[in-house]
Amino acid sequence: MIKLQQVNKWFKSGEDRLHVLNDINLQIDAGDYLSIMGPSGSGKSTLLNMLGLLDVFDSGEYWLNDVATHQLSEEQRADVRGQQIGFIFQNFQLINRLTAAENVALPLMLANMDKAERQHTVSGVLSQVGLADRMHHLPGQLSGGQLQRVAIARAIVQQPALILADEPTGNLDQHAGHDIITLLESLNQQGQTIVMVTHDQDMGARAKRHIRMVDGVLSEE
Ligand SMILES: Nc1ncnc2c1ncn2[C@@H]1O[C@H](COP(=O)(O)OP(=O)(O)OP(=O)(O)O)[C@@H](O)[C@H]1O
Repeated sequence: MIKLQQVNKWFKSGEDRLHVLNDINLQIDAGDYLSIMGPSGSGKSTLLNMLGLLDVFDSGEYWLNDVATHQLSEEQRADVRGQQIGFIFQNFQLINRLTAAENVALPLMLANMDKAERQHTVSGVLSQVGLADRMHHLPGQLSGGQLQRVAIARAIVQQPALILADEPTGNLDQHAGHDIITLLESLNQQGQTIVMVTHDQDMGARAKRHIRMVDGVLSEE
């Protein structure tokens, strides 16, 4: 499903160049569940942003479902991103003046789904994440764990091939964090492919594959 071949990326840091992704080779199959762990500044978020086609690299190849994404234009990358990738962030990134249902509906509106189908889809996915009774609440009326469930519902509403999660439990207490990981596990059991960056050893250990990044170099445990 995903193949990274000899991917390199450098950032400019004053006069120096920082080798932030160093000859990365990685294959991810459909249905995999990977955690990426490693010290601060080792390149984990850069790798995730690259997998999410939010950022580009300087050399190498990135194949996503047989598409050579390294050969795509910015606009084509945005299309692939919208169709195939769902993102979950530490700080949820919901729109505060929209209800839970409206937040989840946004990607479907952008994809021009008609209203009746949209409402049906949104209520189905919010039920799936355990929020059937919170659909019309605003983010300010929800707990951290509930906010992350809304964000997960938004990420999966278009049934993306790949979910990328950057510290999805970073802003949650331990109980809410465990609930979110349990939800991600159940999505994975239903076939969803997930790549998650985390600092939390316990959460990371629950993934099926364990990737470690140190100074831009990837290894698998
Ligand atoms: N846009 C940028 N320009 C220059 N340097 C950058 C840029 N983005 C990140 N870096 C540097 O690249 C390195 C890797 O950053 P990255 O955010 O990928 O690390 P990380 O492993 O996710 O860290 P953390 O665990 O603290 O989030 C860091 O040294 C960072 O300072």
